[in-house]
Amino acid sequence: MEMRFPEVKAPEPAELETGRLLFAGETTFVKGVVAMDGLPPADRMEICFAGRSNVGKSSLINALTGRKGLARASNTPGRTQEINYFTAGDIYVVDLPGYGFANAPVAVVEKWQRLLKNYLSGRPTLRRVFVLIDARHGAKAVDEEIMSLLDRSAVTFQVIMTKVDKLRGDALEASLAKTRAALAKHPAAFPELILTSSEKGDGIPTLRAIIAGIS
Ligand SMILES: Nc1nc2c(ncn2[C@@H]2O[C@H](COP(=O)(O)OP(=O)(O)OP(=O)(O)O)[C@@H](O)[C@H]2O)c(=O)[nH]1
Ligand SMILES: [Mg+2]
Repeated sequence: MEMRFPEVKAPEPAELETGRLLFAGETTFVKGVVAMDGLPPADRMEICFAGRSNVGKSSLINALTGRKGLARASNTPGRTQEINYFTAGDIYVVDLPGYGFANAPVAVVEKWQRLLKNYLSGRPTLRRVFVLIDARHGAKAVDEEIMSLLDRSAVTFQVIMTKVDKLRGDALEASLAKTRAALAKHPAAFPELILTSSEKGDGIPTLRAIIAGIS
C-alpha cells in the first residue's frame, strides 16, 4: 500500500523500529470511561481513534498491539460504548464509541455521543485524533460533523482509511480522491491519508511509526 500510494512518506527504518517498540511492550487496558469526570488524569500524551460505528476502530487497536482480544471488536455496530483507555509505552491510546448508528436505545446513544463530543473538544493532552473512514464508503455527513467539531476545537486530526483489503485499484483511488477533496476544507486536518487493513496488516507498521513520532 505504501508503495502505490506514497502520500504518507514511508517511515525510515529507525522510525519503524521506534513504532514497533512502542507497541511491542506490554499494552494494558486501563479503564472504560462513561463520563468526563471519569477520565484518567491528563498526565501524558494521548491519541484516539474516532469514526462511525463498525468502521474498524477496535480492530485497528488490536492490529497495532498485535493482541486480538485487547479491544472488543464486533460485527454489531455500537459494540464499544465507553471511552476505553489503553497504555502503549508512555502514552494513552483511546478507543472511542462509534458515531452514526448503533443497536442501542436512543437515550443511551445520545448520552455517549455527548460524551464523545465533550471528550474530543476538551481533552488537553489529546495530541491527535485519528478519524477512521471506511475505504468503501468515503466520508459521510456524520464524519464531516466530527471533523468540523475538531476544526472549531483546534484539535489536529488525521484520516485513516480502513478495510482497504475490501477494495481494489480504481475503486480505491476514487474513494481516496473523494476523501482528499473533503479534507481540503478542514484546517485541522493533516492532508495525508493513512491506508490500513487490520485484517491483512497493510499500513500498520507505518501507523505505529506515525504515532511514535508524535510528541
Ligand atoms: N475486511 C476487513 N474487515 C475489518 C477490518 N477492520 C475491521 N473489520 C471488521 O469490521 C467489523 C467492525 O470492526 P470493529 O473494530 O468492531 O469496529 P468499531 O469501529 O470498533 O465499531 P464500534 O465499536 O461499534 O463503533 C468487524 O466485523 C471487523 O472484523 C479490515 O481491515 N478489513
Ligand atoms: Mg469498537
